[in-house]
Amino acid sequence: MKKNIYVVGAVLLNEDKILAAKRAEGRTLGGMWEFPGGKVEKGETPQAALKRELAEEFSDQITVGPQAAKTAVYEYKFGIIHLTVYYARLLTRNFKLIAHSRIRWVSQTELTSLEWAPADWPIIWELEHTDLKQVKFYD
Ligand SMILES: Nc1nc2c([nH]c(=O)n2[C@H]2C[C@H](O)[C@@H](COP(=O)(O)OP(=O)(O)OP(=O)(O)O)O2)c(=O)[nH]1
Repeated sequence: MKKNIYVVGAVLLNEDKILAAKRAEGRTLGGMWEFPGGKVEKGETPQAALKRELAEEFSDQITVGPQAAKTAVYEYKFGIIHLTVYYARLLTRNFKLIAHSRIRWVSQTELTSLEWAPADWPIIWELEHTDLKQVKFYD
């Protein structure tokens, strides 16, 4: 049986743009675009996991908002990924990349032109049709 892997990703917003991050070559799914984030650790809330991952990956602090799309489930050779993404805003902008080769702010219409990790596609299609102006942050 393949293992279930629970992953959180940040849909970072800057006005009407979304941040895409390119996984560094040599990593699992190297060269593909994703939402920054990673695996949820035991005993951690998704929000805490997201804040920890952004601090580790970018050296940045974020505010986490509501879930941005339905959880996507995708079976890779190495396991079954359950990917849940949350809207988030950057409180700092250090972008000290360690796990990514580059980042890009993309408009909703540009989203589908990137080569996203396979698990991300249902989320991308949902985000493409979401009114980002309606997204509310409560803290
Ligand atoms: N952060 C993130 N991970 C994603 C996305 N889409 C997707 O398939 N993944 C996969 C890639 C990884 O297998 C896993 C996230 O784990 P991780 O980012 O902590 O990866 P990692 O480098 O620790 O993984 P590994 O190389 O040790 O296997 O989820 C996404 O949009 N964001």
